[in-house]
Amino acid sequence: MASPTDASRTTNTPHATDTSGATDASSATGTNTSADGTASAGTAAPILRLTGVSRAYQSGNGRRTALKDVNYSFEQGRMYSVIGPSGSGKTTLLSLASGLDSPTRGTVRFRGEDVAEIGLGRYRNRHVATVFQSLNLLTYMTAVQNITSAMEITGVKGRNKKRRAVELLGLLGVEDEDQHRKTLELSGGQQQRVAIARALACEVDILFADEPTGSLDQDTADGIIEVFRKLAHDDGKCVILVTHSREVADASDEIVRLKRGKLMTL
Ligand SMILES: Nc1ncnc2c1ncn2[C@@H]1O[C@H](COP(=O)(O)OP(=O)(O)OP(=O)(O)O)[C@@H](O)[C@H]1O
Repeated sequence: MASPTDASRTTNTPHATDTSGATDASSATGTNTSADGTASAGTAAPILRLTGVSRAYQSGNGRRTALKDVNYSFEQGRMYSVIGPSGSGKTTLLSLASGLDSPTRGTVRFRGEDVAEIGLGRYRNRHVATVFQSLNLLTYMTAVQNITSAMEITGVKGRNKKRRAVELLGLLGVEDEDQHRKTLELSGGQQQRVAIARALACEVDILFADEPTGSLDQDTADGIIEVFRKLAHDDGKCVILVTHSREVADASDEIVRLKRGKLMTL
């Protein structure tokens, strides 16, 4: 089992041998470089590709580079963990990949199309779901309402949205009575589970989560990681998590390691 500290891209499971496990210095060409440095052609077209992605912020009189020239390809059917020390750029990478922010340089492509061309709002609404540290729940609505309204916004088909919301909340261990309480009244851990259920309900192609197990007890955290793994392996989604948890990293198919804004290579 790979350790979170091994390399920028570390393949973790037998799945990793199915496709190109790789440090993606050459992702612009569609070729991945494996953790041992050998290049190999990927068997699947990436659903998401970052090419030369940098993000700098104005800081006082100068500029601080949070992410520097990152190249990486993410595929469907796989679960990724983005790891690295505090301040290494993990949340920045997630924000750029999920269309919450734009890179200062470089491109983010979804199925080959620049998300700037798709439009960040459209990309976010149609193709990705996010569970970030600020959960962005509508606190005056119940847990169920938060989920059904998100399903409406993302255009999920089917009439029984409420039943699906209840099913997902149950799966994530939110008790019946809590499902119908305003999320303002729920604990931090319960709110986190509602946010995850909302993301799952939206039936998008890519799911991003920043520290999804952060405020959960071990059993609930294990259950949620299992849900994410199934989403990737059974439903073919691309799941990208930021985590400080070794367990979460070990449960993923690939580990993306950042240090001071750069992708780490061997
Ligand atoms: N809006 C901003 N303005 C200025 N600097 C920022 C901004 N957002 C992030 N940074 C800086 O960019 C760097 C990377 O931040 P980021 O939040 O991506 O790190 P992280 O790896 O997610 O950290 P943590 O594990 O502590 O959440 C940090 O030095 C941070 O101070």
